[in-house]
Amino acid sequence: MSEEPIDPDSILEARQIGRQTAAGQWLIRDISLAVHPGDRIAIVGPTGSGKTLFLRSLAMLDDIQEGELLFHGNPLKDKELPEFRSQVVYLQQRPVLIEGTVEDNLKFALQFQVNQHKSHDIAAVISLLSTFDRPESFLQRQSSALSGGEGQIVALLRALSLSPQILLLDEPTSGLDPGTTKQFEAIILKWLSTSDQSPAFVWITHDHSQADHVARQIMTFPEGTISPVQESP
Ligand SMILES: Nc1ncnc2c1ncn2[C@@H]1O[C@H](COP(=O)(O)OP(=O)(O)OP(=O)(O)O)[C@@H](O)[C@H]1O
Repeated sequence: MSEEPIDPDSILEARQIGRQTAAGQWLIRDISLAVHPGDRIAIVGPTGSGKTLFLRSLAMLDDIQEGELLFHGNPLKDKELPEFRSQVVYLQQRPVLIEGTVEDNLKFALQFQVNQHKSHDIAAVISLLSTFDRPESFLQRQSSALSGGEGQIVALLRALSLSPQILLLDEPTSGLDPGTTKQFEAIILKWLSTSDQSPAFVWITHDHSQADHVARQIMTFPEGTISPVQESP
């Protein structure tokens, strides 16, 4: 276990995380990150350097073989997992939408008990649609009729409808054209500036200019070193 003091201000703290194969080979090791309210962290690094493995560990989607994860300073108990999942939301590269309309998708997660107190936030999410240049009638479009880019944006809005404290993004714009990529970035930046709970994101990207544009800190793999983004003059 790490001898570093626990960061009392972090929402989520990964301490010396290690992941290995079934044969015992280390894929990532000794990677640490503390995510605080308002943090904007980009993860960059070569293909195969372990970025996704680490992000999935942060999301508690996979077991870790070394290290620990703390949520508000404490290890997570099994019974706290539903609350964790509503506060720390992972958006995968190609998310799956449910059958039905865009609005059905936006409301989908809110039906679960752990999220029921969040229902009022749907209005805020719908207002983000304007950033996407779509009229309100877009809410009635069938998910099966959406383009790949539209589907990705709906998946983002669905994630935001949970008002997460932390959004974990795994190369969310890798399949999008430049225009839709800009809209995706604008939605996230607007969400950060309009939310009253100081949310944070951790965003894997291969695009260094995107990292500089959206983030304030850059984590570079495979070492997992963290540096501030230089403010442009
Ligand atoms: N379950 C697993 N068993 C064995 N090896 C794995 C497993 N999962 C991932 N790997 C390997 O671990 C390495 C890191 O994978 P990871 O997907 O985290 O890379 P990445 O940095 O996200 O790459 P990319 O930028 O291409 O998405 C890769 O070599 C991958 O093949």
